[in-house]
Amino acid sequence: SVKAVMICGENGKFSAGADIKGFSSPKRRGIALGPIVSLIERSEKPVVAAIEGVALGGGLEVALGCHYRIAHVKARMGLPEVTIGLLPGAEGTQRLPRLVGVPAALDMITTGKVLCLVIPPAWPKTHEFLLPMYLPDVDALFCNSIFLPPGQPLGPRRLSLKPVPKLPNMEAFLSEALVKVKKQAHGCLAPELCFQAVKAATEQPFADGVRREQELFNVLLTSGQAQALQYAFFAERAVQKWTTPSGASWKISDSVSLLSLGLGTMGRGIVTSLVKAKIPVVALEQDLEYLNMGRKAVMFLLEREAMKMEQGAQTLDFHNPARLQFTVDFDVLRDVDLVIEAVFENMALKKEIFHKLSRICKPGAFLCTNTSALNINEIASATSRPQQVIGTHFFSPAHVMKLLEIIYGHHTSPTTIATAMQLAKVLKKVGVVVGNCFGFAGNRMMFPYAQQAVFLLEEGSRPEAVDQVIEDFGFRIGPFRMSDLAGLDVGTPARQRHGHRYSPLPDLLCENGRFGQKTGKGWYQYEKAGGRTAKPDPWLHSFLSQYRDTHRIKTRFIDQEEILERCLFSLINEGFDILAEGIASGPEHLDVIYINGYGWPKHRGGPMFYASTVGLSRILAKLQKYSEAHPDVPGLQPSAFLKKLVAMGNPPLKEWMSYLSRPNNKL
Ligand SMILES: CCCCCCCC/C=C\C=C\CC(=O)SCCNC(=O)CCNC(=O)[C@H](O)C(C)(C)COP(=O)(O)OP(=O)(O)OC[C@H]1O[C@@H](n2cnc3c(N)ncnc32)[C@H](O)[C@@H]1OP(=O)(O)O
Repeated sequence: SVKAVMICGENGKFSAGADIKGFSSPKRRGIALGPIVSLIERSEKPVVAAIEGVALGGGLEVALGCHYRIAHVKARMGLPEVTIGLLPGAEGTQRLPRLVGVPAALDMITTGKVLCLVIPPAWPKTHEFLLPMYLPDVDALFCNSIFLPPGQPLGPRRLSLKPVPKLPNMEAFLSEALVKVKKQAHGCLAPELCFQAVKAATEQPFADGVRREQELFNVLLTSGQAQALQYAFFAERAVQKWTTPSGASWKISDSVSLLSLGLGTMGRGIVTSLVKAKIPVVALEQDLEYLNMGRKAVMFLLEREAMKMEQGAQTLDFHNPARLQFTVDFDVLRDVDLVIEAVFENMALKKEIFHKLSRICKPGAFLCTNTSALNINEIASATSRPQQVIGTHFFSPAHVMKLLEIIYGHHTSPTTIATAMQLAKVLKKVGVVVGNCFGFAGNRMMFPYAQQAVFLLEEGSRPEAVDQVIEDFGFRIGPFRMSDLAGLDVGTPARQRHGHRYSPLPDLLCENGRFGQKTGKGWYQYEKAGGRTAKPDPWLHSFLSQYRDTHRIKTRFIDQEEILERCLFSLINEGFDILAEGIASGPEHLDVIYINGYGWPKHRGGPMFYASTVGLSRILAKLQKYSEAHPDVPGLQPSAFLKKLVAMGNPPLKEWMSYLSRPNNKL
């Protein structure tokens, strides 16, 4: 008597797919979703997927097995398996190309992008996938009347029986697509295997394509990359839940007003991200000329952001003074709830400003400083409310980069920390709370890495060799290309002395007018000042040879292994010190910082996760070897905490913090 079956989700969501935690569970072994999807598709009774909220991964694959799909206008659909190191292994790589064509399917499956419905006015209301409707109206009656005209055979509704739509130039299209996929993957395996699975759909009958999909899925399921990406997925969510022992909280509501002080590069990005998050913001500058320059730049950024968004300009509403206001009048400070200061990295200037803020702002207002290294306690000491002062380290470009490093000082209150965490959340950033020290967590780990990169040049390597090794590892950009991009005159940590080995190379390059991309020359040469295409520079190579001769440094060949280990292991080593000092609450925090702020390849899980996969004993042995060869480089001397963990038998990462004798945070 059943006429039709409808599959829907609960609580406004169709399905987020498989339980990612369950992939490694022994209980899951042998359970496959593909045959169930096939079974649904073979049903003699029509099956309708009623999609609301999200339909992701295995959830969407179930929908693809149904004979009809209807979706709420606000539904979001995607096959994000690639982002957790997998491919859609429930026949999705074979059904989706049959439904939406190869180019669209490849794009969805190899990037994992989640699509919102875009309904072109000209599309017929009953088009596959794109039927806007109000879900509570979906009932048996609706299914019967809309989808099931009497006598309609189900055969044509079964995607597995459809051919993959042909392209006139399929072969050429696929080879171009593969080049693009590989270029964007930066060494991550899943996008390429996703590609191979979709390619199989274009070459083989459905059943053979499914077998190929399974083979490729099994390769990924057991890969270290999938484990790293799944670790990163949960680590990102866990660090954002970090709370102070008191569990304080604070809400940023629509009525809260924020002020951003300083409209340089960072201030412009910060204002843009506040407007994007629809938080009312006042942008304050010290003088009219800077204000006008800043306003122009912010408006340009916002116009660009709005163009990227559907109905962007109307939604952002940035011409509305209630949403965004520019001023040089410090009196506006009296009414704001939270200030983000983003002036130059200069302690005297910051202290002067914080003294002023403390005098003018209302007693409850929170004072945030955007700094990448300066001492939060010292800045707070210029105010009469150090408990409301906190560091908010944005990453450039601030309206794009996902990380917000949140730094508490001696006196910062739990409510202030909770407020900064809430700020990160409304800005759709990943907020990670760390303690106060020079460079905080992220930059402090970067110092030894950058230092090693320069020392390697002194000893015989070249910028392009070092960059290549780091980029092959999966970073988007190596240390020298990065230095040229940022400018050699911008805070290069390798120049600290403290009686230890020090390389003057970056300074010498600056003395030669080589500031990086902006001057068309740095560690590389560029086509022009401001150019972006880095080319190895013979001038630099002969400069390095002369430098080695002058300082009687014997040039030697440095292999890829040494380059990688000295750069990365010194960074990881610093991470262990940071954990031991209670600057970060756990290794996951450092990993999330590195993935979201420093371009660490996500498929390697972050530096501390990577260390756990390499093996702590190996890292220790290598650091011992390199520090014996370079006793004047403190960054290579193994951290006491690393030694302790090795002595304890190399425990798993989630147990590391239990081996610390002191509390793991300073609150
Ligand atoms: C009818 C379907 C049957 C499926 C049967 C499966 C049998 C196995 C066979 C097939 C295998 C299929 C492959 C897959 O499906 S792989 C999974 C693909 N899905 C995803 O990758 C989705 C990942 N999740 C997200 O993108 C987001 O979490 C989202 C669902 C969009 C929700 O975002 P948001 O609202 O911002 O909330 P959070 O991200 O903070 O998530 C809230 C909590 O939910 C946890 N979560 C989310 N998704 C999963 C998941 N797929 N598995 C396990 N846990 C998940 C997340 O960790 C948060 O948890 P907590 O609050 O504890 O931090």
